[in-house]
Amino acid sequence: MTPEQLADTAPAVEAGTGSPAVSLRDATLAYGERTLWSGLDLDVAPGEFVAVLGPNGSGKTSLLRVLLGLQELNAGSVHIGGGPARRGSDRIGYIPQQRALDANVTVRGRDLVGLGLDGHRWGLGFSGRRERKRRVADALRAVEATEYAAMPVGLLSGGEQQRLRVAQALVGDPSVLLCDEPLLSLDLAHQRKVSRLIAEQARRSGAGVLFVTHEINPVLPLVDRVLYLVDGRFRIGTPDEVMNSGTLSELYRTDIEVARVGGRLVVAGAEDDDHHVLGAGEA
Ligand SMILES: Nc1ncnc2c1ncn2[C@@H]1O[C@H](COP(=O)(O)OP(=O)(O)OP(=O)(O)O)[C@@H](O)[C@H]1O
Repeated sequence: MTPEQLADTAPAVEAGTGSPAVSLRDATLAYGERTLWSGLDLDVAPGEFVAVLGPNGSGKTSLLRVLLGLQELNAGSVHIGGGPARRGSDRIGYIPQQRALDANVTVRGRDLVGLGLDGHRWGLGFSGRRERKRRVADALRAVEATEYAAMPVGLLSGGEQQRLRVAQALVGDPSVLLCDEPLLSLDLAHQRKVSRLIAEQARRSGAGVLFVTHEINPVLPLVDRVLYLVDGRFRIGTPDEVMNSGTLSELYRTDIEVARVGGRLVVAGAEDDDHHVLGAGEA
């Protein structure tokens, strides 16, 4: 690891207490000449909630793509749910970065959520079908989407579609949850609800959570650790260890002020006005 990398490499799982939900060792990802990050060591313990922060283009989505088996590392290793990262694993729940579904998409919300269930596990018999139906209904209820579950998803609002994506990711009871800006286009009440549902999945089922976000405040009370990526450098630690003026100034290589105002974090100085960690009045 180079001195530039400021990672705390202490494993999140104590020896003998089970394997991490996610494990990266000395991981490097580069596109051509551009290295997004290198020497990344990260263990996410079962039940742990890790927020992934960083400016545009710092490689947050690319990290999730590596964990989904969609992108190869240039060096190092990745394990997820105890095995190598591979496409289509049914142990991973994934909430992709939001793109509005086309108005012509006619699949119903209920069926979209059902796609999150592994057909083989429940079988095709009557009891399997009943169990599937029950699980989908529970997931729809959890995100308050029952009311519009029979509508073609293309006709739903951005926030309504997003709640269905959350239900789809949670319905299969995953052991790892990869969330890419899951709170985008949700109103404040649903931001809270969805954040809590994701944290509950971590606590109840022992799912390891990686939660990419530009705004830490809605999830600050739920977060165990933060991975902060800036321009190839990174820092991993508790919110207090990472979200302070000294650490962020070091990461951004410029003066950053971090203040706590009424339980919220206010960050000033990075990326001018459009800094991704927003001010006190936002979110
Ligand atoms: N397949 C690819 N080939 C080449 N460059 C890529 C590829 N995928 C992503 N990149 C580049 O890598 C950088 C990191 O992209 P990534 O989407 O991981 O960033 P991010 O941190 O999620 O950004 P944002 O906050 O804007 O969503 C970007 O500059 C992007 O253009």
